[in-house]
Amino acid sequence: MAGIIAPSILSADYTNLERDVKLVEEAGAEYLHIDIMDGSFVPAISYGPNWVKQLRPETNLKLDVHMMVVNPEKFIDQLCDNGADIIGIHAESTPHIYRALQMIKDRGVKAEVVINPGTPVSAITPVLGMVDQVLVMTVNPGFGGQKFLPSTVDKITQLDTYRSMNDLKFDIEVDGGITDQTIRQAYEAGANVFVAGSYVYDKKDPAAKIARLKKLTSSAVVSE
Ligand SMILES: O=C(CO)[C@@H](O)[C@H](O)COP(=O)(O)O
Ligand SMILES: [Fe+2]
Repeated sequence: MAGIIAPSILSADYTNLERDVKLVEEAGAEYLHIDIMDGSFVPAISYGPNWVKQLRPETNLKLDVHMMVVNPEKFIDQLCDNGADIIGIHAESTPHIYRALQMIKDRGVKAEVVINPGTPVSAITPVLGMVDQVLVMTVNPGFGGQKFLPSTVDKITQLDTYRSMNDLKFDIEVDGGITDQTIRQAYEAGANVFVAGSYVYDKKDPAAKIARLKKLTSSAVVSE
């Protein structure tokens, strides 16, 4: 099965958001990645939970919300009410990651734990048995258009090994610098959900870019 592609609207044209969302939906993406940034946990400010509410009726894509905020617990109920399908919380953003993930699960929404490039897998092993998805940041969070950090690939391998040794089922998502040049490294290490912002939305033909990422994450491709 080909990888799940999650275009990040951080790089979309906000004045034509409905068009940019429909475009990736028709091109075969499964998730829509929504980066919520507060200017404190990360340097930039993007948009808030209301964007999830506004986007919900506009698309059938699963809304994959990446929280880059301090005190993420404050927004969990609102995000669930607004129609988020997956909520990702950074392990570095709260002293109570277990509680935050449990709050999400209690609302029947998929819970994801996220780690920065500088955070080891060992920091999240205590919660790996309870999550639906793990997000390995392949850049330092805060901006689109950065370069993929190859040093993060080893963490995908570690998670893949931990998952099979413990008979767990969580998905492994990667986010940051994903292009046709970098996606195979993450795929081969065990990732199956791929966020792509600038590669999909910059320049032209987002649909062709999604088709290319899909092809590169299909086991049929042996070399590229
Ligand atoms: O979470 C983030 C950035 O912090 C991302 O989701 C970006 O939106 C990815 O953008 P590209 O690196 O693909 O341009
Ligand atoms: Fe993200």
